[in-house]
Amino acid sequence: MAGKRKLANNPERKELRRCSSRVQEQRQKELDEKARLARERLKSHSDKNTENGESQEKVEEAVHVSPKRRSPSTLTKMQKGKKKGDFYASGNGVDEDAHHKVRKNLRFFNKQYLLMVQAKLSRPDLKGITEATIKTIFQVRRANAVLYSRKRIGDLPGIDVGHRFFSRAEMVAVGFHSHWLNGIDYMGTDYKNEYSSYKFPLAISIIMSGQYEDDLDNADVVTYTGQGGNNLCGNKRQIKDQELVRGNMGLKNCLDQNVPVRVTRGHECKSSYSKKVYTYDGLYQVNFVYGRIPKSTSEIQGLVCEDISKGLEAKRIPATNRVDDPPISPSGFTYINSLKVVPNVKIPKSSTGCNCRGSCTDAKKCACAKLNGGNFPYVDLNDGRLIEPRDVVFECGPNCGCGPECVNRTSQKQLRFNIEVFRSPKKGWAVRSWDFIPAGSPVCEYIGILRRTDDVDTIIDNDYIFEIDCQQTMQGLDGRQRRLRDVAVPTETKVSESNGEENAPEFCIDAGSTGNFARFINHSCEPNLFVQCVLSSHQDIKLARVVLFAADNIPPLQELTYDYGYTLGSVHGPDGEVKQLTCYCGALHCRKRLY
Ligand SMILES: C[S@@+](CC[C@H](N)C(=O)[O-])C[C@H]1O[C@@H](n2cnc3c(N)ncnc32)[C@H](O)[C@@H]1O
Repeated sequence: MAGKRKLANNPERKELRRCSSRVQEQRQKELDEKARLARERLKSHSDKNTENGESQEKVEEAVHVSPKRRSPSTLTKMQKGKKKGDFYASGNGVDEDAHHKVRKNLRFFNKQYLLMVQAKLSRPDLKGITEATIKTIFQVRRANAVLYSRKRIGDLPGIDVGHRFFSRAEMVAVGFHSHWLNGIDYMGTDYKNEYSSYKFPLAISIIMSGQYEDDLDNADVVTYTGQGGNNLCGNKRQIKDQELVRGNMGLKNCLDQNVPVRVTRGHECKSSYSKKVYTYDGLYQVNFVYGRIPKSTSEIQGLVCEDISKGLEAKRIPATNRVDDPPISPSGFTYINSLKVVPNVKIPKSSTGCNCRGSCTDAKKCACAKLNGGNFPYVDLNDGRLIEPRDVVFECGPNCGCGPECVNRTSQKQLRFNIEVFRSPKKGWAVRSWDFIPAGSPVCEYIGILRRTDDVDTIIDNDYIFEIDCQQTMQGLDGRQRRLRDVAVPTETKVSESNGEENAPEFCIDAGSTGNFARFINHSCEPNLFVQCVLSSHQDIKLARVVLFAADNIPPLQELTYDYGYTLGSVHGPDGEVKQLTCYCGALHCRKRLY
């Protein structure tokens, strides 16, 4: 991995209320109407039962789920032999190892999913994506890679209230909700041994898709229409009676026995990215832990600069400061959005490209795909996602026949996320996104002045120098782990044979006085971005572009970080003494020092 040899604070969560008052009024009217319909339905249902004097059999079940956390005593009383702790994970931020496992599990799923999409589809359409998703779920199950394969009641360790899933498939992969389509997930009698004192089936998780006519989502109370009888292919309206069996019975049993159910809401994320994400709201504690995304600059709190890029990026990049008094804004640098090269660095001539037209799709014919080991490193999904980190990615370049929209130019496209530079209490400036970033998406290239490393050796205090050490990664030098090994680097690619000192990075990117927003991205020992070397116009690995990609699905407002990769003890002061810098990333396995 490339890194800053010389040279996360927890995401800030805020309370939200999402809509403006006018929108809220309108929304409230709709909710009231839904509530009225649900009440009528409940009333007619209970009238019917009273009239007939029979137990509930064929009903359209609308279930009130109260999300208030019940008192421990009630729980203990209700659940003979079960302690209250049995149903709840140890709480936000406590079970960090479990968070780690969840992240690892989702990384595995995402990689399998992207590989599956690539194997199945050259131009993904909805049908193909659905097929790929289902196949990936089977694959993950077959590999016994579902993290919580045994169903459980209540919270799952490592998945906090407010957790955002990018898709339902992710929920299945981690074992949070084991049905890919059904809104209710429940336990059958095969779980009797674990929960012996209960009447089965028992629901464990519901998903509010927001698509059904009687579902009512009032933030602190939700009314959930049971499953079955909907016109699934059409307008989702109720066309048949539902039956009080399986999931519906499971939900009723939970309410009767006071057993918690996980509640997840499907949200359309109203960003330029507009995709559906799923937010786990918890049953007994609905708290909106994700921040409210400002609609205009006037809504941004602590705004100190409307756009640090001064119009150079496709989207404005505001800077905020709610730490200093009086608030300062980022200064002392000039924003640029493409590399500047000093005269004593010579960029090699552009290499010959592929002969494709439009977007490269046929890996057997595309010369650039061949450089990548016979396949494309990206999948044409969500504007291009990198399947996994590689030693080096060969993108299409100036001499290729394909157009600017080609998927194999993913990292060259303009900024696609709404980025904010914000002041953090201990690390100076930091960066986050207002949009959800899917794993494998490019976030930005590290931009600055391309220099010879020898020329910056004399600069003592420059925190913004990034050494291009792709070669070190490829050769596994300095204890670095090699990445994807099955890609033979083509002979045209310049990789020096030598080891050791003489193989130290020859070039670096200096963003001290001029650069893009990447210069504000801080280090974390457990980062959500990774560094990827990319070659697009030539094949000299020592002069590769340095691009930061999302390692995970990154929820809005989580600080963006990568691992600077310093070797401890490698930084010396002017007196020759080893310099140290304390790390404030806040990760469980933090190395405590940057260098
Ligand atoms: C490339 S700059 C990042 C942006 C910087 N925070 C700023 O205000 O411009 C690198 C410097 O940020 C600070 N920094 C980055 N990550 C840090 C961390 N995890 N803990 C402490 N300081 C950090 C250190 O001062 C480091 O030298």
